[in-house]
Amino acid sequence: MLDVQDLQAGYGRSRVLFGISLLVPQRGAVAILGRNGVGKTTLMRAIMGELPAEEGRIFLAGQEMTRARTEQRVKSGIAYVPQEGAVFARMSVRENLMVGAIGARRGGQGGGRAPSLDLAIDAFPKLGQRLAQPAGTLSGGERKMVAIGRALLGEPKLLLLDEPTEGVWVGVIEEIADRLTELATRIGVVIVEQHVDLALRVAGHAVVMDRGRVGFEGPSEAVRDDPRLLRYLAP
Ligand SMILES: Nc1ncnc2c1ncn2[C@@H]1O[C@H](COP(=O)(O)OP(=O)(O)OP(=O)(O)O)[C@@H](O)[C@H]1O
Repeated sequence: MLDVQDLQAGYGRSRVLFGISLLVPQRGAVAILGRNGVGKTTLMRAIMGELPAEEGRIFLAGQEMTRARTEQRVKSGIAYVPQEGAVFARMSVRENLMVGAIGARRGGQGGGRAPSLDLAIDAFPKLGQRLAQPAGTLSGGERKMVAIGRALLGEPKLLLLDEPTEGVWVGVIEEIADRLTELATRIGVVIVEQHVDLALRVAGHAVVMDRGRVGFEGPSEAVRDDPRLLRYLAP
């Protein structure tokens, strides 16, 4: 689904990614691990086209996207839920989800028809009971559900999630993890996570980043048992 080849990117003259290669299948999740500041968010932003690729190439479903604008990447089926998982605090949950619906219609995944909010509510039934509630009054976990649910309205083929469980109460983390595991049976998922155990449980494959490079990677079970994991995650 996604094929990132030797990607280099950064901010102005400061290079952050020094040649990242990453393969994400049509179905299945890949975890991106690594300590703070190694470039995980930068990688997500470069895949989305929010930052230009200085070197390397990005393919989505066989189509080259290296120089494509962000909207074009979204149209091709990528959705991105950034770390902040931003919701519009004064707008209701329904209105927040509708923003995704409008974006999806523009993006064209649904062939011009308005997508149903059910796509979000089926994934997170709790949202169905909160549709009229201002998003600013939701818990951290519910906000993440809104942000992920909104992305699902575009019927993405590939979902990029930056720390989907950050600031989420432990009881809700399991619920989000279960949804992501289920989603990954249908689409490609990239999950940046600080909760290593959870990420390795949701994802079949893991990439451990180290200062803008791939430190090591492999099937999640192998990565979990590899002594290098601790070294690459230690502060
Ligand atoms: N907008 C920006 N302008 C300049 N430098 C930036 C910018 N955003 C991030 N950086 C720098 O790029 C490097 C990688 O940051 P990035 O956020 O990608 O790391 P990360 O692995 O996602 O970290 P975290 O786990 O803390 O979110 C850091 O040194 C950071 O200071």
